[in-house]
Amino acid sequence: KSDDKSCAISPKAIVSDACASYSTLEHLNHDVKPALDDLTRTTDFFSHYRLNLFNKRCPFWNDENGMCGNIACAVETLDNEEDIPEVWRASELGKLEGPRAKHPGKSVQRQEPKRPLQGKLGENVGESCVVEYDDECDDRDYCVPDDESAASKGDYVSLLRNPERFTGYAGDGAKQVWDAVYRENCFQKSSFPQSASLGETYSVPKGPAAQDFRAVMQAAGRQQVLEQQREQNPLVPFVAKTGLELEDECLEKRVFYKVVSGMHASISTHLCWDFLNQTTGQWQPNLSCYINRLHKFPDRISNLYFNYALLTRAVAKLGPYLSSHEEYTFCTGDPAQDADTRAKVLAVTSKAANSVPGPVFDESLMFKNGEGPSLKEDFRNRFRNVSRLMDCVGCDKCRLWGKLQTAGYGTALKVLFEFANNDTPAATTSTSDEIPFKLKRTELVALFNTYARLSSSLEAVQKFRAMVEETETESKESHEEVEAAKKWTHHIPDRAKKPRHVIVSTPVAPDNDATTATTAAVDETTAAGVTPAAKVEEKKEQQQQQQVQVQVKENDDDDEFHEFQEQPQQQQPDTDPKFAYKKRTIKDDIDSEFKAVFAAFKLVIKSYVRLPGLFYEIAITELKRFWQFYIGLPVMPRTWEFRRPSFDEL
Ligand SMILES: Cc1cc2nc3c(=O)[nH]c(=O)nc-3n(C[C@H](O)[C@H](O)[C@H](O)COP(=O)(O)OP(=O)(O)OC[C@H]3O[C@@H](n4cnc5c(N)ncnc54)[C@H](O)[C@@H]3O)c2cc1C
Repeated sequence: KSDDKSCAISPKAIVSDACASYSTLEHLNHDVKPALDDLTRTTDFFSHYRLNLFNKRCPFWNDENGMCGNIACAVETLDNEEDIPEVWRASELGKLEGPRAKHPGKSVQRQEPKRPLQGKLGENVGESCVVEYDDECDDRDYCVPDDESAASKGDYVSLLRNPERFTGYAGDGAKQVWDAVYRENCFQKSSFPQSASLGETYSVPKGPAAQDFRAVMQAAGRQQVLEQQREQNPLVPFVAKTGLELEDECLEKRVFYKVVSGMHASISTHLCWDFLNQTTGQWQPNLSCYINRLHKFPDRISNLYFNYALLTRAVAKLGPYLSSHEEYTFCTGDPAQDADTRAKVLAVTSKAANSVPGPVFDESLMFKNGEGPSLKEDFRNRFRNVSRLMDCVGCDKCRLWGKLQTAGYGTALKVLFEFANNDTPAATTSTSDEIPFKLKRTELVALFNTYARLSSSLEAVQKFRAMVEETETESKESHEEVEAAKKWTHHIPDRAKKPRHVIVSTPVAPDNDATTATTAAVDETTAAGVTPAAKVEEKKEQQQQQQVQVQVKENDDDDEFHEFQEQPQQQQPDTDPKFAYKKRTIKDDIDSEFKAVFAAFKLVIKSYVRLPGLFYEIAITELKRFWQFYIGLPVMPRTWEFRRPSFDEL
């Protein structure tokens, strides 16, 4: 369980394993985002993606139960999908929208070289920017080529028409995929010989579960220590460690985990930000979704920022390669679009490279030990498995973005770890051999769109954080108001504690003059041992009490209760300064006592009569609140509370 303090992100803290602070990355994002949005939203090249979405089977298990049509994965927010309009059901929300075009076969390519897709994506789409013929891949790839096993080369889809957002895909199907993704993080210990020499003994072999449990406990311990340190010094970075780290963790393993957890965090951010309220049919941010999936887990947010740093570095590194006409052509059949796309790409790469001084991620620290190549291979194979797992996602739209993003991270890792770390086009050769540096169109589209996803996640997280702060301030204020109201409600006016029968030493003549009345009042309070100043304070308090009581929306019974409390005092001439001259008789006492008993009797009877209605109202309110909580809406505050009357006042 994380408390409020663990939710705080210290802007100056360095994002773990990156080389920049949260605020630096936010600043950078502020600079890059407009150019990135422009690139991914206004160019045909970057707004269409080719992938094999429908002809691949999940290679790891029978995924029939994970499909969106299945009730277990479709329904997260409602017991019965029949209760919501068809267009808002998970099965519908997960479907792809907009035009689709099949990859053209060889004969169509020959017959229609200028319009290989024959206008299927829309008349205005520059097909020479979208179609890609070269789809071979090499063993430096971190993700599987999309036509690895299938005969079909896939479909072209519009990313703009299929935004990543809430689809309702959840349940066992989704959980199984995420579990399998995180299981890929169990690297062989032999992959990390340098880690093994850190002093860890392996005489007792431990199963993965035991290791994970130990890791979680240790991470929790470290987290606690850092939290304590942060209380003294807010600049101590908040923990970006994960629950699955082993004691002998190494940078590479941490990076692997961060990449998948950061991708998961980004998906969660988008589905919470672009959330469908299935009661009203409105798309809107869902704050409690964000709080429960991200805000309570700063490590997930940290991993999101880490991914942003990693992709920024990869995109910045690509600038020289993409600026060169010899190296890369975006739209083969359309020089004007080609130039426009290149200009927009370079706007992004140059901002990513120059918006902040120094690199935000240092890839040169990775895969440097003696076992480098085998470690890298293990890393690459595991990442390929993550990318294969995306075929097990049982919702088309989620699968589209899952595949695109794993391909995007795969491309980033390839750019960072497979190509020379030298920012000149001439250096665009592989580090390990002399194979020329070449990126496929799908890789580039995936990379820049994944970067754009992270960019909008960062922005959404900032907005969500501001919303959390606002609600925290509001709830703090309303808590203070309620506390104040309670204080005033339970505060018994001194008048009730004071003797009822004020002994007035000198009878004062009846006079309606205010001054005389005030004098009498002063006399009364003095006689009761209360100073005039205290009396004024008391009056003020009573006024404030009345105001606060109005604010906390007291119900009729309360009013009656106060009426009951105040009646005898108002009507007792001996406590009213105007009647202070009058001597009380036994009859006065009997009258006032009788009135008090009668008022109490009336209150009790009325309360009994109102009881069923009151229970009904409370039940309705609670049902409403539960419903709001269940479907993920902000829960309205309670309008009722238990309050014991102050019997002293009776
Ligand atoms: C590849 C993929 C893409 C998806 N795309 C979409 C989409 O576009 N729209 C949509 O509405 N739904 C999408 N989903 C479903 C969505 O991610 C959730 O699985 C679903 O909303 C159910 O959420 P949950 O609260 O059960 O937890 P999940 O998000 O399913 O998480 C499962 C478990 O993983 C752990 N976990 C959660 N987040 C992190 C993290 N960042 N780092 C480490 N551990 C974490 C937690 O222990 C959690 O209980 C997608 C699922 C997958 C597998």
